[in-house]
Amino acid sequence: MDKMKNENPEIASPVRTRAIMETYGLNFKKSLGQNFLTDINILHKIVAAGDVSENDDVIEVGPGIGALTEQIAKAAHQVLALEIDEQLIPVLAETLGQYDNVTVVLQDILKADLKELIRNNFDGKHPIKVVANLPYYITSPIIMHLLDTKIAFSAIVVMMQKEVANRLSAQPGTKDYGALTTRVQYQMECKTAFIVPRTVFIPQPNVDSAIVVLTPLQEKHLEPYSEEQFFSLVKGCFAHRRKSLWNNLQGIYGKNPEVREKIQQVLTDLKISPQIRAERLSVDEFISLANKLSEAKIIEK
Ligand SMILES: C[S@@+](CC[C@H](N)C(=O)[O-])C[C@H]1O[C@@H](n2cnc3c(N)ncnc32)[C@H](O)[C@@H]1O
Repeated sequence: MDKMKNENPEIASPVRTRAIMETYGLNFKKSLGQNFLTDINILHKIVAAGDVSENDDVIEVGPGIGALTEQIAKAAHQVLALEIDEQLIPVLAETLGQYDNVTVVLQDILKADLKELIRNNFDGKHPIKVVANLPYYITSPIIMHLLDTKIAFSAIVVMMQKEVANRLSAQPGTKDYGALTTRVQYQMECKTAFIVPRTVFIPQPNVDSAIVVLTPLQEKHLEPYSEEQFFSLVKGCFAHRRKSLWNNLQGIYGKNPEVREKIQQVLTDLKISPQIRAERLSVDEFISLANKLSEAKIIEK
């Protein structure tokens, strides 16, 4: 039975969002980050920010009741939407029933084998993009999960809390630049496209949001000998943000005089002052530092 026949065909509006939830007897689940977008103009802007066209296959994380999915479906070739909340599956079957290019799967994104899902749902002939209004409580883990797959996404267009967006797109030497920035910018170019006010969501969150667009690197970075060691060096160097690089390095590698001397030599060779803070180092400088520390056998190759 079509419970929502004769309604506004666009899912996104405050009235329709409430009506859909009421019809199905559902509450917005705070624990799953369910803040649904209700502004059609913002949805159009998200799809435009991703330059989504009929040439693209798109993965959406967390379709909710399908407001963003609908706009992606109108623009893209195929859409695969992963939703963790099983109560939303019958809702999506109805709200998106008219779009034959959409597949919804009940799936926790953090446990998803994306390569397998892509093989089973896409034809392999179209570039793949990720477009999503992310659940705030797991924004960073989701981005890490996407990057860890090493799938060559042609764009990742994601909405997140404005403060996290600032960290992702920060430049070296700024207060927002940190381990997360370095980790993400190591793999992708990162730009904040636009800010989204909290007023366009139901229920309204306590923070404003921003759309971040990640695209493949224009220029490749240096290659770390070991990604794991590079990431853990970065993490260690930002462990105490207000301390100098030198102090943080001692925190990681200890105060053994021989080791200290070797680290000092590595920093001199790289023309990096030990007194600066880690936030001044570019991604390539961190990679050089990790590689030199490895050559000096401070970290294992
Ligand atoms: C911020 S809402 C976005 C809903 C919809 N896309 C919109 O823009 O209105 C986040 C969605 O992600 C879903 N979600 C939360 N955790 C998830 C996970 N681990 N895997 C997949 N979906 C998840 C929530 O149930 C919710 O539908």
